[in-house]
Amino acid sequence: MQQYNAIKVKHPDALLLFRVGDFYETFGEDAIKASKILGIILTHRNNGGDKTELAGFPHHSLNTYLPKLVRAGERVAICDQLEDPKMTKSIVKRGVTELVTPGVALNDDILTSKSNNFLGALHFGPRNFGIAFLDISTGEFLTAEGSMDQMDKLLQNFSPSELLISKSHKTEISEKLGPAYHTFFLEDWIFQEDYAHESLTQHFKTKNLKGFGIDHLKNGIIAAGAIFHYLSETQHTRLQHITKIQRIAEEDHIWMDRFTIKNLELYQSHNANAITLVDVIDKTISPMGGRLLKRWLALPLKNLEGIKKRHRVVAHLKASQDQLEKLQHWIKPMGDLERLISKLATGKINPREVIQLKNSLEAVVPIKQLAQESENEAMAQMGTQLDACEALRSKIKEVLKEEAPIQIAKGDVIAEGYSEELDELRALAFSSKDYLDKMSARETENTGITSLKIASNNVFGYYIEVRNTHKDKVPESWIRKQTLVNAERYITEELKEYEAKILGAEERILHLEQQLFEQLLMWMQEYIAPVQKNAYLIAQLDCLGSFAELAHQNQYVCPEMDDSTVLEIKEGRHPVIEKQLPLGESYIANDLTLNRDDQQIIMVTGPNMSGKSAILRQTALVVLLAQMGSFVPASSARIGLVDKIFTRVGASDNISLGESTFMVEMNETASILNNLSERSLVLLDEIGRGTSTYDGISIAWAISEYLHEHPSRAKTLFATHYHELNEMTKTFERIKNFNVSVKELKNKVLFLRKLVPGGSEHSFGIHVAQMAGMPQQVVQKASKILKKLEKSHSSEEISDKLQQVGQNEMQLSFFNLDDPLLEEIRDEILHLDIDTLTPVEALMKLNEIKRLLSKKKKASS
Ligand SMILES: Nc1ncnc2c1ncn2[C@@H]1O[C@H](COP(=O)(O)OP(=O)(O)OP(=O)(O)O)[C@@H](O)[C@H]1O
Repeated sequence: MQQYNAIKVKHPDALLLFRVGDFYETFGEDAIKASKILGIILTHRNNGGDKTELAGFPHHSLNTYLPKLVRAGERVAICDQLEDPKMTKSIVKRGVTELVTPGVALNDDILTSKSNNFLGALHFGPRNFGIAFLDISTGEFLTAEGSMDQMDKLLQNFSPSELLISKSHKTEISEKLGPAYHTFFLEDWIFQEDYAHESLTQHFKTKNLKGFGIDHLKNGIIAAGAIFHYLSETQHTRLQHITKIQRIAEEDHIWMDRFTIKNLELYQSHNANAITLVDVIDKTISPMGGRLLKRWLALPLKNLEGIKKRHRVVAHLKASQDQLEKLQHWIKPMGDLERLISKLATGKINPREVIQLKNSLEAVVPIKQLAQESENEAMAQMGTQLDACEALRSKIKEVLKEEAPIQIAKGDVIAEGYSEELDELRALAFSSKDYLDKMSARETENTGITSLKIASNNVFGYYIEVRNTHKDKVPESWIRKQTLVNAERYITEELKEYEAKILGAEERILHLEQQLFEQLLMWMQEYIAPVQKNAYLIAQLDCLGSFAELAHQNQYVCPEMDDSTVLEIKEGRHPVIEKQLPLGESYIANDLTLNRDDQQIIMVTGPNMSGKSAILRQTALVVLLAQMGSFVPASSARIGLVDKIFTRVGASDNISLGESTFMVEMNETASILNNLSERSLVLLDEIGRGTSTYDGISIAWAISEYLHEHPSRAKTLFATHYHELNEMTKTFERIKNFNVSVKELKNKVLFLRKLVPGGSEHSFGIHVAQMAGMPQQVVQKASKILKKLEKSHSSEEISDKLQQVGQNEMQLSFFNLDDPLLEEIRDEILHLDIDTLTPVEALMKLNEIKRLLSKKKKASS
């Protein structure tokens, strides 16, 4: 326990797995946690009078239990026995050999093949923030700098499994980010430029970081440095596969903030079982392709040529199905090239995986040929860049046996003919059967013992076994070793000598195989960079093939891209909803046009459940798919490059952050209005519904007016239940009304789901309540109240008022102006001539207004 305590003190934040003989044990608090997470039994033991909790599992089950602990967010320190217990008389030396944390994992059981596992670090700079992400299992290392909003968005995109932050920002970060990430706090001194710069240049063996284009990102470098520090703290020092650090060039990609990523349900949905966009569009067949597709979705392009280049490859592959099939045929069995090569770098690769790496590289040969011969220029270029790593493959073939086992200790790893010494030793070991057969025949003849058997076991080594019936025939020179019920076992001088020779050979074989395997791994290190490049090229081909497959299966078309600001979608569909409709129902496609000239803002009205949100989202998804390089679910689409997509959904629940839902809604909308650009696409879904009707209408109206008047003239879709907003089109020329049509039958509403010009009259909310099984009593009462309300407050009245305000542009709380006193005050102020007013006169005026107000107050009380 003394030894345990001394080690535990060094790793207070980690759950310590302490190797004791054949078990990994946990003690105290760790044991309580481990037993809960792993469902293993918690016991106690008396430790010098103190009761200590204890829970453990057999060492060979580490691969089963470790992932469970890490997935539960634990950092796990593995403490092993560092010497053979047989060789020491005192207590066995022990030490932590690896610290596995959620963000630093290489174990296949912890990782998900089609997702990256990023470790993130966030640095709070004096003016802005720096961020870095590393996936140690693939070697990808990225950094960026910017505002908290940008950091927030990147965190949402890369969703790191663990986030490093300096201790002094502990409270700040939980306020800013909420409980969404596993955070780990490092000492403040680690976040320093000099230290970071030195760690990075030392690792990359460069003088500075200019070559990576990140030299000017001081805060980003500090964050990256913190990641390197953490790696050494967690005993991860073999990092040759981290060959570069890349800047996340945000200006090259569509800007989507985290609300948009969430609202569009790109990779996550608020409902864990719901299908997301990535579930529908991901047809990749390799792990690295799957990971790249997610990256492309997070960072859609803004560069016209880049987008068109991807579209051209997709069109080519879609048109030549046989090429696509061949490509898929070769990529499929490839395995995870990127993670295999990382395992080589970190020293975790096993013989079977080296063979797998070789086989994967063999598949590069036909892919290279196919791509090179392609008529598509981009594909041909990728083909030229692919490196079939001829020398590497033939070396592996020469050194390893094709059926090499996973564990080197099992032997039979190195191929015959590679090492003369090994071949000789093997000959000796394998000839043993022959030799023993001969010896057995000879002894039978000499002694006349017919049931004589020569064999070996782990405890007694080689022996001759004689059944009791022949016991009296045993020569005197034989030495008895073991007595069984029906037989005796003996050893002879000759057998003893033979045993020494054989055992020596077997030990030597094992040692030699290990040595040769390690030499091979050393030799292979040079190929890390070329294999990584191959992995990236294959991932790209896989993604583009996936787009072609998607387009083929779902009738997607190639969008026409240009640098106009027009958006014209014909018969557009929602890629996810169309896949989820009940059998027999088909998705109703819709046309939609937005531009900056005459149709900048569309007010989409329509009853509940009619499909307003679907239209909004499908528009964003079509743009997003197009700009990530995919074809789109429509019959045709013309898309002028979009640089920002904003979506806001009214009164979305955000209770977990402890903010009022309406406050969140307003916050989110404010950030849109402050970041508009000419190429922005804005989708507002029932903004304003989180407050009283009058407040809501007023806010929705003011927001729409702002968008209309803003010089950016950002294209906007506004779904709303406030029919009053339909009046806006009279005053604002670029606002147009559309509604999602329904057909009213006797007692039923039929959803036609067609977007047609014009406003709509009713919401049919009560109808939806009825569909939902609300008691008849409630439905009838609601209908009565609705009729009354409609009589007393016609929506025209409200919109008339709104328009007046639009012209007057004086105050916001115009509804209170029904009060004659307030009207009087307003007129007084309007008639003031401030240019000629003296300060004393102004004060007197103010006093007069005050007097009027207090008179009113008295009267009302
Ligand atoms: N074009 C369409 N074709 C077929 N089904 C559709 C279509 N659009 C929407 N739907 C179906 O109707 C459901 C409701 O659509 P949606 O959420 O867009 O309605 P909404 O008008 O925004 O409703 P609410 O006003 O109540 O929020 C969707 O979940 C989908 O199943």
